[in-house]
Amino acid sequence: MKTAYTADQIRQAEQALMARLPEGTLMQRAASGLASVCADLLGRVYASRVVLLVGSGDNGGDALYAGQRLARRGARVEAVTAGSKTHEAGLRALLDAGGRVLDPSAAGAAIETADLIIDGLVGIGASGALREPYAELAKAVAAARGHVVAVDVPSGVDASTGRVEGAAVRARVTVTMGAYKTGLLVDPGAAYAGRVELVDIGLGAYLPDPDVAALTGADLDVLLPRPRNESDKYRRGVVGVAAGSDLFTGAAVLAVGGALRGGAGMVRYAGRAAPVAQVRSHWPEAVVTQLDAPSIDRVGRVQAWVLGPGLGTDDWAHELAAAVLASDVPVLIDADGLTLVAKDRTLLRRAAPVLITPHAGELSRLIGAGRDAIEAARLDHARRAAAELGVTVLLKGSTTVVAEDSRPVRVNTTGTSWLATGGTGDVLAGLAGALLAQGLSCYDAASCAAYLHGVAGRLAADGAPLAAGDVASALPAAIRAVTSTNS
Ligand SMILES: NC(=O)C1=CN([C@@H]2O[C@H](COP(=O)(O)OP(=O)(O)OC[C@H]3O[C@@H](n4cnc5c(N)ncnc54)[C@H](O)[C@@H]3O)[C@@H](O)[C@H]2O)[C@@H](O)CC1
Ligand SMILES: Nc1ncnc2c1ncn2[C@@H]1O[C@H](COP(=O)(O)OP(=O)(O)O)[C@@H](O)[C@H]1O
Ligand SMILES: [K+]
Repeated sequence: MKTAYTADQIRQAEQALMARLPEGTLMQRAASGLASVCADLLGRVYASRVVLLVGSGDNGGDALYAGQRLARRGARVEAVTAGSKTHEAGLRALLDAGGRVLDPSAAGAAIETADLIIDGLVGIGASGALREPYAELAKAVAAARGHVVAVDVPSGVDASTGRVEGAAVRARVTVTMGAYKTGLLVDPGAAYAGRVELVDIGLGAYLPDPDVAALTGADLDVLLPRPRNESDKYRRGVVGVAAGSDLFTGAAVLAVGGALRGGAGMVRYAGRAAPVAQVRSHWPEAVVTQLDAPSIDRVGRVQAWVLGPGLGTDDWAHELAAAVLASDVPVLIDADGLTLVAKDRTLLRRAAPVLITPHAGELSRLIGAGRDAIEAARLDHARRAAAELGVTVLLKGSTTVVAEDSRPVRVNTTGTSWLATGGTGDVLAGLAGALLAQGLSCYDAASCAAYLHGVAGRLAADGAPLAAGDVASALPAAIRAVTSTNS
């Protein structure tokens, strides 16, 4: 599990650790790790041109001491001091090692042509949008031809949330000190951070419970259910899919496709005539019930339901949603199911668990917040929705996040923007529903599904456009990639 923390959490841990160490120790650890990543990027340090963007705080101090180390190895290091003050000892160290301070008027040209730029403008001490001259420098970095390395967090990215207001440095690599910051894992911040390298400065024992966590392949290997010798199709879990309508037959086909690849013992599909015909012809594996009335009485027992993709929002759909939600098993609500719930909150009054899987637009209807506000602060809104609605929330988008009251938000780091195409959400809903039916909690089912869906998206795209059906087809390969034993 990758864990990440807010700026306040990091600061408190740093203070506790610093109290036990000689002054300056942490900054030297940080600078040493930073210089070593920079040296690797440069390949040959000697005679390379390095520009340091130095703010007034300790983030600038890290950059100066890393500059000192590179200068000692023969790099030509120039510092742009942007703050009202500069870390004194760090600046002296740089100058003693042969580095120099650049006239601000020469900064733009130097940034453009340097082999490497180190962004030490602000780190966890930043507040609000970058002020001048920082903002101008961050913009100038966009023209850089060399490697851009951010110290701790890219300046302009809020370390605690990933929010970007105004100019921000777009880094190729972010070298982060002690622990991941939440803003490095959540878009838009994650997109600015590039590859994130963690430098161990000894903070581990001082860190509190994390703010957010990201599953790794090893976590999936532990969490994903496997069939055992005594398994049969019923014991492996049966998932019900209530999706599709005369207008949207494809959503039913894709949701059933995701469910069939998600490891349940059986998929039961229930719907109207048109989607029934499509599901039958695409998936002979599914057990299909054509519904003459909006009731699930004839469907047979399931351990979890997927409700909503392409279902429509008419009275019939509302009645079917009410019937599914009146069951005593976990229900995943997606797409039209969410529209129905937004109109009629009483549908959510149930004892068994609920997992909702909205994108920002669907969530905006549920909690009355603007779509843009949700995109800009995904964590806050997902947390708020989980608390207000009393459900588990998987908020889709460029960074998918899973929130449940009193748990760290799980952020998914495996996706690809190729997934931004119609129907991939239906596959995700089917997959997550299959994991629920196998007994995973909403929190684990949602985060495992997001992880596998992202990996499958990458495998299916491989640098080119994908269709949603390809994602379902790539799910077995995604599962194989994270599971060590496949008996
Ligand atoms: N505290 C520690 O023990 C360690 C800190 N380290 C480094 O120190 C950093 C934190 O240092 P600081 O607490 O000094 O804070 P920062 O260096 O992140 O920034 C604080 C300075 O930036 C200015 N500032 C804040 N917001 C601004 C904005 N929007 N526009 C322009 N200027 C702004 C403030 O006036 C202040 O002078 C970490 O990110 C990390 O890089 C590392 O050396 C590891 C050890
Ligand atoms: N920019 C992006 N980067 C990564 N994944 C994305 C991006 N945009 C969308 N996705 C993913 O693609 C899927 C789209 O689902 P959804 O919005 O429900 O579409 P649909 O209803 O057409 O299936 C989600 O899993 C979402 O997280
Ligand atoms: K920085």
